[in-house]
Amino acid sequence: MAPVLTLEDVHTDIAQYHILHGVSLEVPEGGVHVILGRNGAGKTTTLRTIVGLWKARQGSIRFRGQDITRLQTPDIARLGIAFVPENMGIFGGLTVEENMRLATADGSFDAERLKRIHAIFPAMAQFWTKPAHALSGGQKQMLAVSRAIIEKRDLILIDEPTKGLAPAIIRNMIAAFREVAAETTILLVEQNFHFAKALGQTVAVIDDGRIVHRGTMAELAGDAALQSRFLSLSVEA
Ligand SMILES: Nc1ncnc2c1ncn2[C@@H]1O[C@H](COP(=O)(O)OP(=O)(O)OP(=O)(O)O)[C@@H](O)[C@H]1O
Repeated sequence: MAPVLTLEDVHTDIAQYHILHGVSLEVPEGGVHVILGRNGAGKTTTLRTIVGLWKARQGSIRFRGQDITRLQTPDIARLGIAFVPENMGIFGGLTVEENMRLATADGSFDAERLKRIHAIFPAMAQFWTKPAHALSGGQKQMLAVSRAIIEKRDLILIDEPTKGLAPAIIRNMIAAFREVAAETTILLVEQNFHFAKALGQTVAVIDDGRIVHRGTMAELAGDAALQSRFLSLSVEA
């Protein structure tokens, strides 16, 4: 099957700094695909370049065969790509419902879809009328993902959802992310190898703005030598 997203030799500059040095990546359709790498390796820059928040200076990004390299971020979003940034982009002073409503195309909910989201993330129903700042760190992350899937998406980019969360919360998130991945494709940036391993079908390891390893997660998970070679680059291996 053709990949849903393809990056070919992508170079990105931030101000005068050359950050991505020719990133090539294929994201297969369906399931969870992971980018691992240490702090500052270029994970966030890769996601931001995909959604047009940074512009690739060189190389190409194709989504379902369409060249999106030079499109503006809102046009990329309209094609069906959602981005959950590390800071989650939620409004603490607004209720969960209001946060969700702002994420819809026209302010209205599809009842079936909302029911499904409440089933995947029960805390969203429980806190529906409460301000988002009342949510725990893990629940805020759930809200951020719920917002991303309030409209049906083809691809969701999620930046380090486990950052700062307790292991018990992270374990709960695994099942919820599997449910989300059953209907869409997730490109996940992580430093937590246990979480990545539980969810990922494929993995790319990035270091210093370059992809240094690509393969299946099963291969990396089952190969101690590969892990010590590549995951020493990642802080929570
Ligand atoms: N706004 C910016 N201005 C200057 N340099 C930046 C900026 N944003 C990122 N960088 C640099 O780009 C490099 C890659 O950063 P990036 O955020 O993509 O890394 P990351 O792998 O996501 O790491 P982290 O886990 O810390 O988020 C780092 O060296 C970082 O210092």
